[in-house]
Amino acid sequence: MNRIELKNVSYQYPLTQEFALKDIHFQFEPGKLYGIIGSNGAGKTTLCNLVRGLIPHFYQGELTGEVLIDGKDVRDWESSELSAKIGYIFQNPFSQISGVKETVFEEIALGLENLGIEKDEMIDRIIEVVKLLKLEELIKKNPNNLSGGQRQRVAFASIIVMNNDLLVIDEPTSQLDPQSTHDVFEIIHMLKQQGKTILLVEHKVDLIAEYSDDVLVMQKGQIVFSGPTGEVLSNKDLLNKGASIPQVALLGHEMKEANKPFESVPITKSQAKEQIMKRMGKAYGSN
Ligand SMILES: Nc1ncnc2c1ncn2[C@@H]1O[C@H](COP(=O)(O)OP(=O)(O)OP(=O)(O)O)[C@@H](O)[C@H]1O
Repeated sequence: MNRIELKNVSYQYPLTQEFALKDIHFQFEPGKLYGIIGSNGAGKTTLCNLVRGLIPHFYQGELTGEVLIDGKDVRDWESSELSAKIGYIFQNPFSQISGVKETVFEEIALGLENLGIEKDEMIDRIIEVVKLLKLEELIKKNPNNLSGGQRQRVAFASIIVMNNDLLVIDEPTSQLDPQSTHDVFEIIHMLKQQGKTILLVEHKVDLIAEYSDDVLVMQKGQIVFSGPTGEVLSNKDLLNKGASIPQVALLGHEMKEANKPFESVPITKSQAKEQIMKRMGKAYGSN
């Protein structure tokens, strides 16, 4: 099911005065991709830690309110159950790799081995994921010798092979070049097509505009905006909340101020292109 409900949730890390999360009320629906944005220190990773159960199972501190995962309070789940249920991809592909396996194949097998999956099934699942992520050329390589982009693809493979329905992905491209970033987003898109529920923290707002269903904007531990991606990312007020909006949305607002508005403020290049083509079509008398 993978429904996550946060009711009046506040949290303070141990020995801190400030709330890392404050009065959070939100419901994550199954099968959707949620983009989570906001300035540094806004509470995005803390929200991920909460949904993954690291708060309160690993981090102590003061947690109030209710965190319900599939209707059951996070405090009542065993942390091992949660880590088997929820896949997590780190910001840093270098810390995601175990460092103890000598080939990419063994690295991808690690989680399945820990679950005691039978060898034949394990091999079938690994082959499937290797094909899916086009990792054939890397399979015999040592994971410690891969580039950042290759490591991040292997990290995704290690998670995808576990077949979790809920994935928490925290800034997966912050250390990657543009091509590797594109590859990672194609993988995320594919996971969304498979019906996974995905929470994705990402500073690159153009990519969030392209791929997310809904967006949450965080500031000082609170969710200050949330809703469908088009609605949230076309809102200029985000700029006053330490978040950014896509360049093309800024252009949309500038056009409005110049009395040459788009039909609606675009948030992606393709939306802007469509509207410009339509307008040019009218200007030149075609459809
Ligand atoms: N382990 C910790 N112990 C104490 N305070 C922490 C801890 N981790 C985070 N914080 C504090 O909690 C607040 C929220 O931090 P968090 O890492 O969730 O923000 P973020 O939005 O993910 O930031 P960034 O974009 O920089 O990753 C910050 O004030 C931060 O200093």
